[in-house]
Amino acid sequence: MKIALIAHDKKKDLMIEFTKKHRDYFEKHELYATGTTGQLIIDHTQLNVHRFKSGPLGGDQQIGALISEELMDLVLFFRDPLTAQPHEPDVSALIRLCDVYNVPLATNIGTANYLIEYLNAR
Ligand SMILES: O=C(CO)COP(=O)(O)O
Repeated sequence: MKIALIAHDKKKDLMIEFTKKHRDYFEKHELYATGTTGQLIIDHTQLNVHRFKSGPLGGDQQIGALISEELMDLVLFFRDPLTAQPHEPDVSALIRLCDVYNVPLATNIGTANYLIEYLNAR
């Protein structure tokens, strides 16, 4: 599976914890991430991650492009709903494309945990 991992700044610690917890699952899949999130995951888990640009610099749109090419199977995007993002239109566009192409999307760790537990059990 091709999996996109993205976290806003205040959710990055959660993403690190999450990828550490599910490392055994993630190492069997192809991982993609926005720039800073990807680097942190690599540093803390040594997982292989294809990094795009940082979110505010176009990374969300790069992942959106893969979704529109039907090349992404799952998106785990830990959004920060309490902080204004300068690239909010890009965030909305990415979420919208998940809905256009019916790509499973978790926007918080609660849903992401359920999804990974489900996928692990298959
Ligand atoms: O801003 C982001 C998603 O909208 C995340 O980008 P970074 O992983 O580069 O911080």
